[in-house]
Amino acid sequence: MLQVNNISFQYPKQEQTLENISFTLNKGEHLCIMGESGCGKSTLLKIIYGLLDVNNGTLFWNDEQILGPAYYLVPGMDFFKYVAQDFDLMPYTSVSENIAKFLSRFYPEEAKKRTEELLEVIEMTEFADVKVKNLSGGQQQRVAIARALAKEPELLLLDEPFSQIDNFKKNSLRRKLFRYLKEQNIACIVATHDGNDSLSFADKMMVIRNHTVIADNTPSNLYRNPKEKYVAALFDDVNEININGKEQLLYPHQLQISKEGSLSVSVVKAYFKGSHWLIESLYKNQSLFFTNASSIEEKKTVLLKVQNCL
Ligand SMILES: Nc1ncnc2c1ncn2[C@@H]1O[C@H](COP(=O)(O)OP(=O)(O)OP(=O)(O)O)[C@@H](O)[C@H]1O
Repeated sequence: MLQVNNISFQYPKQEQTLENISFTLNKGEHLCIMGESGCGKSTLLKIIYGLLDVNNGTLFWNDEQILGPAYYLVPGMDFFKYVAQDFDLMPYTSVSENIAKFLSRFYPEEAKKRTEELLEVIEMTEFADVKVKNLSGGQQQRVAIARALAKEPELLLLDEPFSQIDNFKKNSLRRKLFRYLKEQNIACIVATHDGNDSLSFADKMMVIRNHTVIADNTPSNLYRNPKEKYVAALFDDVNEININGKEQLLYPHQLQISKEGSLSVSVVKAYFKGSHWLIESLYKNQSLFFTNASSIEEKKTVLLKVQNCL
């Protein structure tokens, strides 16, 4: 189990980056860390991996304390793997060799089988013999993930793991990778901007703002009951409107056209989203977004009703 106890961290000559962060993570559990750019997600991953020394607090993996470069000549915990935003691959060797580098040379048959299994997880079997320098950014990102998995870490730390991967591949890769981690009981912490990384796959989610954790729950609870706009906005567009004197956070699909609606809005623009249209409208000089099955002409006035359909 990972235990993070009240840690604080500050880069030299910078303002506080992280303050009083505490959480636990069990074996095989999957946590998403979310928050705006610069809030400290990558810094937290680096601290957990042992690349930075905290100013206060302690971290443990089971009974072993996680310590940084002030204590270890070669920082980084052996039983963790960390995939940073720069992938640090060997450009002039093949995809297979990059993955197999961390596997034992004494058992070549096993290493070959394991490399093939991981190539399958990242959907790169046909690129096995291609030199890494000839791969796209997204392909290199996938190789970096496979390489981190080669030696079956107990905890995998992923920093924006799908940032360079196109939507077409992203969804199937997410499903394969997170299923594999669950099957192997490998704990995982993902730093991400993308609500889709957490909603369908994470057991827990932690939101960082202004150096500290402002929300910590399951992704579905945070989605259904966001305490502030910052949290809801990690998942989708969100409207903040005053209805009957009460401020409410509503996702666009919670507002629907209805003759009995009490919110009279004027349509500004319709955006095609494939399965539906996202309609931008004006309500008392405030932008309101709602969804509709079809497009609506600009300047048309319609009535909206709040649907409790989360
Ligand atoms: N090596 C460093 N030296 C000094 N300040 C740093 C260093 N690395 C990061 N910072 C600062 O610490 C803060 C947190 O950075 P960090 O990279 O952890 O954020 P992040 O949430 O991961 O951002 P992003 O989502 O853009 O990757 C930022 O203000 C950043 O400028």
